[in-house]
Amino acid sequence: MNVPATGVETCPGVFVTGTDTDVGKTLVSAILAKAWGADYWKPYQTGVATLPDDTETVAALLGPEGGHVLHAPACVLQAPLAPWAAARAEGVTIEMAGLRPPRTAAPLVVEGAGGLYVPVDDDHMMIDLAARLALPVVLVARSTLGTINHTLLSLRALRAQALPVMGVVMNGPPSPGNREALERFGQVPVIAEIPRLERVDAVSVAVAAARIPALAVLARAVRQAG
Ligand SMILES: Nc1ncnc2c1ncn2[C@@H]1O[C@H](COP(=O)(O)OP(=O)(O)OP(=O)(O)O)[C@@H](O)[C@H]1O
Ligand SMILES: C[C@H](N)[C@H](N)CCCCCC(=O)O
Ligand SMILES: [Mg+2]
Repeated sequence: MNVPATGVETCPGVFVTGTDTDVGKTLVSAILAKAWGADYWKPYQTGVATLPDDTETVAALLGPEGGHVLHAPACVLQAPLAPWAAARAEGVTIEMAGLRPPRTAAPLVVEGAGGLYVPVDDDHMMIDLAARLALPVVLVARSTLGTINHTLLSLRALRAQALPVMGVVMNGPPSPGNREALERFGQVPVIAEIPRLERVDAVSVAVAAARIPALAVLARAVRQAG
């Protein structure tokens, strides 16, 4: 583990965020973990009363091979809300200041909840978690109409805090025009495009992980990051 300027021990890996909730962060996290032989951690999991738990989903998408470790969330909340709101609904308090990443032998894929400005506790949002962990950020964006505005706003927020951005993953039907706009106006590489998958399962995740050449190129950078 390294101790970056934030004073929080961290480890090699990436922080996966998105332009929104439901944008494909969990699927992309599974693909990245598969491509990089990485572990997975979702520190703040909300919505378990009604929605699938992301850690269980990733476990199923990675399958039994590969030796990936799925680290338990620091905080699991029932309501399908931002962590700050879900915690309040349960009468519990979250304090991001006490959060410590798990010790890992492999690189770690950390998945946020919702997008960057989702409140976690009274004083912190998801973007503050990215800063605290000091991991390069992978931003998952929809490929379709509307993504330019959401993605450029998210990139601006990251850059305003001088957070390192590894790149954008576009999720959904390929859109060369949107890709060009994101790369040009966001000054960011699109590191992967994930098409609409007919089935989201361990086979399609393994195929996607093997088919994206940029992910193999980034594997070394991921092991050194953090
Ligand atoms: N490329 C795709 N092809 C088919 N289905 C997809 C694709 N991307 C995402 N989905 C489906 O869309 C839903 C939302 O995706 P996902 O759970 O990855 O979003 P998320 O950003 O992780 O949401 P949250 O903010 O709740 O963590 C899931 O049912 C997932 O299987
Ligand atoms: C429950 C859901 N699937 C996510 N994990 C939490 C999303 C919080 C989004 C809050 C918001 O941006 O309005
Ligand atoms: Mg998710």
